[in-house]
Amino acid sequence: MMMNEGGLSQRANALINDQFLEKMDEVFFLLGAFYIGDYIPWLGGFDPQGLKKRIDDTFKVCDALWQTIIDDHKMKLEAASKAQSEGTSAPDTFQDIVDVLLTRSGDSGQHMEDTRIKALLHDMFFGGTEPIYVAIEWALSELVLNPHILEKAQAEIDTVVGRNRLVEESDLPDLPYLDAIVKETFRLHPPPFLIHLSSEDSEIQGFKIPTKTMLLVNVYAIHRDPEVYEKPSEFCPERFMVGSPKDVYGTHFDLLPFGSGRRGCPGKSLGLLLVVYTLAVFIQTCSFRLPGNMKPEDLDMEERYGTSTPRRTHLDIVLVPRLPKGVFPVDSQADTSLT
Ligand code: HEM
Repeated sequence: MMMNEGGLSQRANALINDQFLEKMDEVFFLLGAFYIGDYIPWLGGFDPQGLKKRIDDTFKVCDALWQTIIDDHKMKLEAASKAQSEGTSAPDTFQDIVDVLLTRSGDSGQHMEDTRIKALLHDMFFGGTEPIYVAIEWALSELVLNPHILEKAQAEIDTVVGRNRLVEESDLPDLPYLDAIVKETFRLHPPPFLIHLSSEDSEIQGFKIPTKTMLLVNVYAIHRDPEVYEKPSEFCPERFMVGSPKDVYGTHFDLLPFGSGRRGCPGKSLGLLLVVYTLAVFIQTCSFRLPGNMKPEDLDMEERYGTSTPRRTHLDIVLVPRLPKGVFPVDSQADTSLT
């Protein structure tokens, strides 16, 4: 079995390149698509929009990829165990998450079934990729439109980190303005809805909610409520620098990019760290500008509707390196276009 550097076999790579990448956008579209059966249940059975077929087709592609990854890991584990018992190789101490899920047994003493591992891979992959790049792309868009905010963030990083080394994870707690930029990005461009099912009959502010009612929490509207946020459509990180610091984990139900409480995002710490750190590196190492003669008002800031709100069109900006040669591991000091 031939593996590439990322540990994927040729079979898995072929699946990704030939089918999976194409289906990724489809997954996010389908997760947030308007489905008529939610409103007129008897129509759902006829699938008039053809959504069920699209879900089935997409599911087959994802399922085939997850199964291939699991099978590859099983083959690798078997080969390693055989080589060890024959004394032809030392034990391989590196284990990725699939190795761990395949080899560890739970409290019941049983190994996890493939179906459950596939469900976990699916959740982690789709939950843990799109919202991160969406947040970073929106933050860069807001910064390119607001150069005074970018300059202030660069001044903060220059003061705390300097220009002779790259920003590190341990610097992040000392960068409150960067933290405010990320909060403001999540406020204006959050996953628009939290979708939950009521587990028992309840009543909220006079509204009776029967068991198993699907509830949509309109995060988008909460984040733009003028009673909570002054001038809510303006990108203004300063609003998070005054008064008591707002928490990004929805503790007070006014900033909810990761939901809140028990059913909130389980990957929130990792997700937040990846967004803040990636942005810190961009801000420290580059200035950004719009390509050619493009004016700020020409930049498309429309959103695409779904379970998250990505940009309608990908961002196209020019990155201008700003650190001395050799600090950032890229040789060229020429402007670089990022799309
Ligand atoms: C910027 C990054 C991220 C954002 C904005 C985000 C946002 C969210 C939101 C809003 C929810 C729904 C919460 C609710 O309904 O109350 C959610 C659920 C979830 N997220 Fe994240 N997420 C991010 C990163 C991640 C990462 C890195 C992972 C995994 C590695 C992850 C895995 C999941 C999973 C598995 C769920 C479903 C949880 C459940 O149904 O109980 N997310 N996320």
